[in-house]
Amino acid sequence: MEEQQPHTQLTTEINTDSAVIVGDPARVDKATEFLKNVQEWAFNREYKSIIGTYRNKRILVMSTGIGAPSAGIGVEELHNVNVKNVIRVGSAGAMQKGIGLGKLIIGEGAVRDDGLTKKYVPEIYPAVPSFKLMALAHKYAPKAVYGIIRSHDGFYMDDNAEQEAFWSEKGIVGADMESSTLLTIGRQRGMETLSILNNVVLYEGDLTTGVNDLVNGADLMTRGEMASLKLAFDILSDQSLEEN
Ligand SMILES: O=P(O)(O)O[C@H]1O[C@H](CO)[C@@H](O)[C@H]1O
Ligand SMILES: O=c1cc[nH]c(=O)[nH]1
Repeated sequence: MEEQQPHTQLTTEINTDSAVIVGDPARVDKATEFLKNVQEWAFNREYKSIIGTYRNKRILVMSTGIGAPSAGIGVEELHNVNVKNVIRVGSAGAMQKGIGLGKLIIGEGAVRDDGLTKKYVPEIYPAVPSFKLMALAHKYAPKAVYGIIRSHDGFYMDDNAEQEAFWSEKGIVGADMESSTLLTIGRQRGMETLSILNNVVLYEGDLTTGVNDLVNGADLMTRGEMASLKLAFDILSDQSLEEN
């Protein structure tokens, strides 16, 4: 009998090559709005998982919690149960003026300002998404904001504002905490990866207000969250991915 993966409790019985990962376990429940034949799989620690079908494609949705270590464990355990295509659907803070709330930000690459991925490969190794998934993102969401994002490990360091100003000046479009982990570890494991982020904080806006508005279901944030989930399902169910 196959043992369950120790943190996610997944096994190869999930029987799918495609997954959406989110930070917040509550987002897993929101994803059910788009899926048929939803089966609850597991909920252990921060890893809540369900399986459903979208346009007849079987897709796993799983939360990873906040930050690189828990996301990294999630990605490794997805790899261990034969998942090949993984899209992160997360929330972000904008790093440029003019990116509105609920706008989708799609990472063309990620600054690896996390502590975990340097334990895998030196920091000069790039965190880049899959070309195939990126091409499909452009097909379904041509008006999203495309650019380099930055994944970081926290909000409350004394030099946080200076760090954000530095990276904004370098042209970074958005910030989250897990994308660099997915792109770096996923690439090391031969997976196809992409990160789609819903902007919940305007550049130089108030983090507390933005993240609380997401929690409380403010309209623009909720619309962005649902749009980002739908986009991930559209991409993962695209027929072109079956033809390879
Ligand atoms: O909404 P999620 O997917 O959790 O993403 C973002 O939100 C959390 C911080 O508020 C971090 O996990 C960050 O990456
Ligand atoms: O400003 C923000 C909001 C969500 N997630 C981040 O990483 N930054």
